[in-house]
Order: sequence, then C-alpha cells, then structure tokens
Amino acid sequence: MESVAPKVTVVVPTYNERDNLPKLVEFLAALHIPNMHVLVVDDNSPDGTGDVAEKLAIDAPIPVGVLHRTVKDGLGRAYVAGMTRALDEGADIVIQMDADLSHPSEAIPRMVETLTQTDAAVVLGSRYVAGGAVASDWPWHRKALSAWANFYVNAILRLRVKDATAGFKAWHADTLRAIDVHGVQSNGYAFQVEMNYRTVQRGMRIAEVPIRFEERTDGVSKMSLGVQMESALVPWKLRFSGRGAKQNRARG
Ligand SMILES: Nc1nc2c(ncn2[C@@H]2O[C@H](COP(=O)(O)OP(=O)(O)O[C@H]3O[C@H](CO)[C@@H](O)[C@H](O)[C@@H]3O)[C@@H](O)[C@H]2O)c(=O)[nH]1
Repeated sequence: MESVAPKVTVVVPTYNERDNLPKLVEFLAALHIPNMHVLVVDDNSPDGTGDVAEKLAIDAPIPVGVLHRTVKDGLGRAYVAGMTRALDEGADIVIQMDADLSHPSEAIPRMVETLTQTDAAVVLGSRYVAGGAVASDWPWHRKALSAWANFYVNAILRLRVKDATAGFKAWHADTLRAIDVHGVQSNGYAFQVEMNYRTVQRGMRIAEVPIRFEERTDGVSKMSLGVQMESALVPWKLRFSGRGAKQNRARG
C-alpha cells in the first residue's frame, strides 16, 4: 500500500502583510513538498491581508486555510491559535514562519529532514550556527538586541541554543502536544523563548540548521517597547516558575 506523506502545516501569523503573503505562498508552493498546507492567522489587518488570504485560499497552488481573529493580540497569541488549529486538523509537522519573507522557505526541506531523521523534537532555522547569517541591512539596533537577547536568555535559562529567539521552526506535532502549546502565554521574542524552554524542560532535544535571515522589504516590524519589556521579564519568570530547566541534550 502507498504510504501517505506526513501532513506539514505552515502556520503564518499576519498583521498588515498584504504584499508579502502572496509571495510567501508562491515560494512555499515552489518547494513541491507533498501534503503541505498553509494556515494564515490574521488579526483583522487594516490593510486587508485577511481578504488577500481568502483569495489565496481559493486560487493558490497549495491548500491555504485562514484563521481570522478580531483584534491584534500579538504574534505569540496568533501562533498559539494557529498551532492549536493545525493540531486539531491533523498536522504531523508544524512549521512556524513569519510572513515578512525574512525566513528563507528553501530551508524548510532541510529542517523537515533533520526533524524526521534525527531525535530532534524541534528544529530551529538558526542565524547563529556555522553557515547561518543575518542580512547586512538588518538594522544595527536589531542585531544588537538579538545578540543581547541570546546572551541574556541563555545565561538565565541555560537553553544552550545559539539562536534562542529564532522565529522559524519545524515542530513535531507530538512536541507541541507535549509542551502544551495551548498554555504558552508570551509574545514576541519571549514567545520563542518560552516555547524553547518548555521543550528543554521536558528533556527534549532542540536542533539548529543554518539559515540566512533577510530584512523585510515590505511592511514594518511590530516589535514594540512592550514586547521588549516582556522579553526581559519572561526568562526570570520561567526560571523561577518552580521547575528548573533540564540541560538541553542537543549539545555538540
Ligand atoms: N496575527 C498577528 N500577527 C502578528 C502580530 N504581530 C506580528 N505579527 C506577524 O508576525 C510576523 C513577525 O512579526 P514582526 O513584527 O515582523 O517580527 P520581528 O520584529 O521581525 O521579529 C521576528 O523575529 C524575531 C527574531 O529576530 C523573533 O524573536 C520574533 O518572534 C519574530 O519572529 C509577521 O508575519 C507579522 O505580520 C499580531 O499581533 N497578530
């Protein structure tokens, strides 16, 4: 009997990404990954991204679903809603990917291969392992913030990953269930950190494959002072939440 390819759902949160979303779906379709689906999670974007997503649901070359939410509630909330929906709809693998084209879709096959052929519970598209890079036009203050955030997070939580705030990841559905993704509270950088921490805390392995991270050319980042403040507090909150991190056995 012919075996069915695992269902791969790419969860894409959007807020004002009207121009980026069609390009992203086109890039994803060009990968020709069997049984790949896209789930757009739009927070009622004023620029009409939700309508663009509905149009893609009708005419894109790969299956596109749309989850409409009524208010802008942060990237983390959008991912949690999207991942929960993806699990309910039978995803085997969930790709977490921003809509702004900063994450290279061509890295997905290698991420999925690493996920399925090793004991990794999640694979990060990493800017900071050998072979990874950040576009030179990424603003210097974002580079500095990212470097500081990685140092800070690893010092407090001992995640032992090179790119602790990476937003491009491939998850086994079972990992998302094991870490109880529904219970994740944080947004922005802190969302990434809390997801990683929950994984490491349960003794599961995080792997990293190199990517080149591009600066978005359309639209603007939604990174705010509130997101940065949350990012500073969340590692401490997690650290003292009473359970203590297990070491990431992914080292080496
Ligand atoms: N639905 C929804 N989507 C959102 C929201 N806020 C942001 N997004 C979407 O989430 C994605 C990333 O948002 P950005 O605001 O562009 O993120 P960033 O500043 O570039 O930060 C990204 O990279 C960091 C690592 O450098 C990550 O730590 C961070 O989580 C994110 O992935 C984009 O697709 C954007 O439309 C929201 O409130 N609701």
